[in-house]
Amino acid sequence: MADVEAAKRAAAQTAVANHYPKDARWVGIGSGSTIVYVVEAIKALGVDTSATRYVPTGYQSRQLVVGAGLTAVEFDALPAGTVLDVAFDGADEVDDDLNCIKGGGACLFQEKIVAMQAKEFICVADSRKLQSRLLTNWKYVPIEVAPMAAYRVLNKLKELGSVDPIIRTNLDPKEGPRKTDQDFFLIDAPFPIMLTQSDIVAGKVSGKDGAWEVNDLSKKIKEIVGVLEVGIFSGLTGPQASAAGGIGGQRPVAAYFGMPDGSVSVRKASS
Ligand SMILES: O=C(CO)[C@H](O)[C@H](O)COP(=O)(O)O
Repeated sequence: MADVEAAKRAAAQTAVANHYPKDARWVGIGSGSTIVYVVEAIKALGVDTSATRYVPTGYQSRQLVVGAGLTAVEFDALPAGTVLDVAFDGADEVDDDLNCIKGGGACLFQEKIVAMQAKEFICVADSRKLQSRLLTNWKYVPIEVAPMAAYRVLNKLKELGSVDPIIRTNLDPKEGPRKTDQDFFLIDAPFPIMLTQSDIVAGKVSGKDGAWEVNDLSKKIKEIVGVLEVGIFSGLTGPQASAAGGIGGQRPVAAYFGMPDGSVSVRKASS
């Protein structure tokens, strides 16, 4: 465990060194255990942060920012038209194309909206998260749903090919469903096969027999009435989205992984 923590810290330090603008004005801060090392690395830079505002992605994230002596500003308090310089966040799994699964820690909606408001979304993780395809080591897609629609969404997910999706409970199931920062529920939906774009090029059919291409699956789940957001971060990267006239994308431009040997492996989005 100590090695994993050291790996997360090394990845965070490299990511911050490479992507944190010294004159940053707006910075998105994700959720989870790895982001703690990102904030630590920002503080260690020793730059003047008095004019910088940090946009948290939930309760834990806000506590982290404030606890570090940084100034938090809520997403819905950002001045109109604000584009974040950069957003950092962890992930549960990252594939060859930098598509991510997120939401293992019950945060995904605010994480996605903050990532998509940033010029650059940077992912920081340890080597366990580094896979060629999603749903290799991490077994399910977290989905945030309106409580009253949870059973309807469960059934629709089964129709899409999810095997035994469940409503996530608290550690003690007697305490009932796990609530998100929006007071919504989470459904954890396993899917047997997550195809890559190269699988599609090779002729595999997305949407058949429980086999889904990442983007297709994300869109199909999002179409289910009752779903607030899906824990698949895919599609455009920030620079692609802004070139297309938007703000930012939900797929990171780069992902940093702390490796067991102490090195840091970087994957960058090719397109
Ligand atoms: O999406 C998230 C929270 O829902 C986290 O970014 C993800 O679960 C990674 O967490 P950690 O850094 O603790 O491994």
